[in-house]
Amino acid sequence: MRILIAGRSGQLARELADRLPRDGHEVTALGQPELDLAAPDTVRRAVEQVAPEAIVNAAAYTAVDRAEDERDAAFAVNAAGAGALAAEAARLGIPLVHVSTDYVFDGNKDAPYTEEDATGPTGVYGASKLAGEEAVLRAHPRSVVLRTAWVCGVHGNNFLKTMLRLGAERPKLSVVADQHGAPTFTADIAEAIARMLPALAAAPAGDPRFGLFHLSGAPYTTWHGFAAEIFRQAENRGHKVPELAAIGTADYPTKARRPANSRLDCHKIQQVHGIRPADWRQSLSNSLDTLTGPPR
Ligand SMILES: NC(=O)C1=CN([C@@H]2O[C@H](COP(=O)(O)OP(=O)(O)OC[C@H]3O[C@@H](n4cnc5c(N)ncnc54)[C@H](OP(=O)(O)O)[C@@H]3O)[C@@H](O)[C@H]2O)C=CC1
Ligand SMILES: Cc1cn([C@H]2C[C@H](O)[C@@H](COP(=O)(O)OP(=O)(O)O[C@H]3O[C@@H](C)C(=O)[C@@H](O)[C@H]3O)O2)c(=O)[nH]c1=O
Ligand SMILES: [Mg+2]
Repeated sequence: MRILIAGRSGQLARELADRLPRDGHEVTALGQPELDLAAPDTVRRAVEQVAPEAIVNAAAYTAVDRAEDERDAAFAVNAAGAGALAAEAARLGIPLVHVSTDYVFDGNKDAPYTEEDATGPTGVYGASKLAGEEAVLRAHPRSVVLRTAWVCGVHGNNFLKTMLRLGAERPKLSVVADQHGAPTFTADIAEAIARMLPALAAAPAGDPRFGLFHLSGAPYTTWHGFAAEIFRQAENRGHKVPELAAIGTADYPTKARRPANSRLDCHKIQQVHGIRPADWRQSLSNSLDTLTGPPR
């Protein structure tokens, strides 16, 4: 298939551009200025030029704290931009996979979130992504909205790379231990999307394979638990690692409030698409092999 990826430099966009051609797809990844989600005319022109058979939206405004001060910019990209892309996919009659986030939830539930659960974003980023989900599903019935969480990989910026950098600079790090969720590696998201796309291309509107799906890694942990595993594996690879302290959210003040519970229930995607959550500890190991070399 000819596939258009919205987003070029981002961590998931780059992973998709690596992964999808391996299934024989012809892939075009476009970002600003050729495809600027905040400028709908560029979206239409880019889609017309590429004439794709499927679209994956891996572009977003992802600066969670900055979004608190840049509400309009976040909504232009994450809500209106996502909706504009979905409208183009609808016009061409091609499937769209749109990526969303755990931050659409308030985090007050004491169990993993299912696709049926009420949303309630606590910050502007989450609110803009929720508006994007709604815009996409309204504009185009042949869409998948794939909610994921705590995305990491070898490309771009993410928590894994921040930990490796800060861990090399400082003797001690403090990381929150009261926000629960699961890291999701871009390789595993790209694998899931690669698996879905051919089925989506063949499925009519109304097919259960379209709609809202949750996909994260497994098992659930906390940011502190994730950091501890990062440093355990980094130490096995001969790296100097910092002392790691567990702190509470109150001890790590940020402009935007993060959900205490980011755990996504991933049963639906397993039932409908046959996609299982990947063990993020293995995916972390694979990423570290690339970033820092194999274990000694
Ligand atoms: N990062 C995370 O932890 C999580 C991310 N997600 C979602 O996953 C998806 C992929 O995120 P991720 O790869 O981490 O994001 P990144 O922050 O790594 O990359 C974002 C991408 O979006 C592009 N972008 C930003 N603004 C525009 C615009 N106006 N027009 C076109 N492209 C634009 C950026 O391009 P440029 O570099 O040119 O600005 C970049 O390529 C997003 O939908 C995000 O909301 C979901 C859960 C967790
Ligand atoms: C760097 C650092 C972060 N933290 C905390 C802050 C935060 O609660 C958590 C993770 O830090 P981050 O800066 O990666 O957080 P954040 O940018 O909010 O990550 C989010 O990004 C968006 C795009 C999403 O969609 C979410 O799924 C999620 O991945 O760890 C520490 O406790 N200590 C530290 O030294
Ligand atoms: Mg961040």
